[in-house]
Amino acid sequence: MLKILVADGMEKAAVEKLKEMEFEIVEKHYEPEELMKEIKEFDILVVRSATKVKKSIIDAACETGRLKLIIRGGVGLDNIDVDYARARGIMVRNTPNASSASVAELVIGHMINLARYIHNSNITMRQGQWNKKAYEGVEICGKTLGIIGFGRIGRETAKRAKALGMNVIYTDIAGELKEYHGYRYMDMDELLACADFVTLHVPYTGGKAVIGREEIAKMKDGAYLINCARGGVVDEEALLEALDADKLAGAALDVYVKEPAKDCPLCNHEKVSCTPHIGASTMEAQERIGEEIVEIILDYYDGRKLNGCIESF
Ligand SMILES: NC(=O)c1ccc[n+]([C@@H]2O[C@H](COP(=O)([O-])OP(=O)(O)OC[C@H]3O[C@@H](n4cnc5c(N)ncnc54)[C@H](O)[C@@H]3O)[C@@H](O)[C@H]2O)c1
Ligand SMILES: O=C(O)CC[C@@H](O)C(=O)O
Repeated sequence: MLKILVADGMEKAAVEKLKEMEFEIVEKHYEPEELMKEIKEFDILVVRSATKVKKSIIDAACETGRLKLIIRGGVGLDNIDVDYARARGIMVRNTPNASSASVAELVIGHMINLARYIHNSNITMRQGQWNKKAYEGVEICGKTLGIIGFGRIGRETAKRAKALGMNVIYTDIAGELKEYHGYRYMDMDELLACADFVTLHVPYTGGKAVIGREEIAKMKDGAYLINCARGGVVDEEALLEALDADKLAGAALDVYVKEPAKDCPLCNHEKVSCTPHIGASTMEAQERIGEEIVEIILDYYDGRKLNGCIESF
């Protein structure tokens, strides 16, 4: 019987379905040291973002050779050493399509929050204040949204922003996408100079942040920056400086270099609308992720070829 470790939680119906099929499921989060010991007994590992599947974990799994499949319930694979796993004969899969709409909706929510001081109003009204005059905002209709990374989530965000009357421009390392004529392609510098709101939808691949000091300097004075992609794609120190210096009017963050982000200066900044990495945390997205995970496991169980393919990277 296949033994599956669900390390960071999974939607209940999906767990039940697998149990009914008589897979042995262990739902437990292990800290790295413990995981190195426990992983040897499992055939499949299912994670979200909390468990880091680095070289040491993969090496430990290879001592028994039982682990054959790692599934990331979600998109970003930055918490898994994918190349190393594959080199050691372990397949890695993710669920790339399940959460695009949820993340895009969160981006729109953050954008309206920033434009209308909703995040500040929530805090100050609970403190008994009535800051009507201070909270004169801006409309997002007619403003320009610059999207960096025009993949699944970037395009879902574009559709929603367009429906709200925004002008949408985008940039992507893959260049101009031929099938997206409704939106204007620009190079990064042009986009930064034109956009009132800039949102990032790129993977984190290590190295230099996509938005650092230099890039912020190229942005419009009083623009807003939104990061619902990964902490490392924005230089947090540079962002804090830009907010303090009034270069940027505000920022929205769902992701952080260090998570969980507690007592971080950015989260405590009055110009920041923040959420605790909840881009994919909707009932619908989690249901779809659960369904995709079950399908991947059944494909594996049926012995169909997975060829280690990663659909987004
Ligand atoms: N907040 C959340 O909960 C949450 C949920 C899902 C995904 N994400 C993050 O969002 C990222 C994007 O997801 P997706 O499904 O849209 O991925 P995707 O692969 O469909 O799209 C990413 C796009 O970014 C482009 N790109 C890569 N590096 C770039 C760069 N430096 N500059 C410009 N373009 C670049 C790629 O060419 C691609 O078109 C994921 O990698 C993940 O880290 C976050
Ligand atoms: O696992 C999560 O909750 C976040 C997932 C998200 O960041 C992703 O990359 O899919």
